[in-house]
Amino acid sequence: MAVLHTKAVTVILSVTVLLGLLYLSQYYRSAVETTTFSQPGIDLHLESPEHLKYNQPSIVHGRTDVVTVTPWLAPVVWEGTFNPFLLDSIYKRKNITIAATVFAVGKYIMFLKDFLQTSEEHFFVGFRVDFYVFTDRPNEVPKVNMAAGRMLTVRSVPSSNRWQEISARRMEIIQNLIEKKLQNRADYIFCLDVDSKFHGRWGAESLGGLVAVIHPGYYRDDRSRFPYERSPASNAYVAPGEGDFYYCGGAFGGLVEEVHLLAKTCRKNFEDDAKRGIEAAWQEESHLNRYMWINKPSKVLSPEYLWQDFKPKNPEVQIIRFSGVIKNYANIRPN
Ligand SMILES: CC(=O)N[C@H]1[C@@H](OP(=O)(O)OP(=O)(O)OC[C@H]2O[C@@H](n3ccc(=O)[nH]c3=O)[C@H](O)[C@@H]2O)O[C@H](CO)[C@H](O)[C@@H]1O
Ligand SMILES: [Mn+2]
Repeated sequence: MAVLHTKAVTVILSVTVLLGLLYLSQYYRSAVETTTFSQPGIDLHLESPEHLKYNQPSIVHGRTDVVTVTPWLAPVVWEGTFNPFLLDSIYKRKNITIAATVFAVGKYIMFLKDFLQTSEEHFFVGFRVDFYVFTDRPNEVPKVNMAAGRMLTVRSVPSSNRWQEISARRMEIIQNLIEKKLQNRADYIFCLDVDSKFHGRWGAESLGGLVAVIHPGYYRDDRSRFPYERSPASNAYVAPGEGDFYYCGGAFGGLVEEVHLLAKTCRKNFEDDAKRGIEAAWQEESHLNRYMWINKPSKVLSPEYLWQDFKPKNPEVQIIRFSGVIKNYANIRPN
């Protein structure tokens, strides 16, 4: 009887200890997960300096030629919908750091100088900005004078003989950058194509949880014409009659935490496809579009934020802020 009793006590004790350990490990894991990203809630509280003078806002006058809110009530950022001075005044107080990634692999290194130089003039001027340049030609990274508070880090990445691979691998590298370097070092991140230049302000109005840019090539089209991945076998599949907008692979961003989840998910889906011999129509852009359809962006940037130089300006586009340069694909791509 006493032996049985001792055994029962031992079993109960062991189970309790085990459950305790399990609880502690879960607690520790969630504690690690929730403390890895800096300034939680940074995006929610918008504190303005007292006595700031600016134009009175209106809810009856404003732009009528474009839609400025999505059906899930995310703002669509167009010129004339925001006050840059007010936004800067609010966001300057937050002491935020914005990271930006740009890839310049192989001959694409030739675009880096203009990209960086124009970013000094237009991209988050007056804010702390950390650029991360990924290249296989670190010696050819141009010297660009950067304002105080802005820095550039160069990281080596392998080349590839397929441009599709270079473009798509960005998700994996962005995921790793966030995990190994950016947690607690940056609040927001933008991931940008290098074959582009800034021509106008790109600032605090673009900040948000998950930020997508509407592709300039399709925004007036019916969604049946969007170049989504149309094969149900791919993880990037979007069925006809589904999807919201067609977003750019060449510019996206948001809170570091949100972009981490996006990059991790797109990378996994891309790699799962690859294992089955599938490559989505527009590589990581297709996976990004699928992701953004399910995980709605909390801020949507109009095509002002990624135009294409070869495209004539449409009347609703009052300013071009960032635009892809005209390039000769045969000359610069490895395949
Ligand atoms: C404006 C826009 O949304 N562009 C997207 C579009 O075509 P794009 O024609 O704009 O793609 P792209 O040739 O510019 O390649 C995307 C980016 O990958 C990098 N790169 C590419 C090739 C190379 O040899 N070296 C190199 O560094 C570079 O940063 C470049 O900007 O579709 C691609 C899908 O694959 C990407 O989603 C692009 O972001
Ligand atoms: Mn591009």
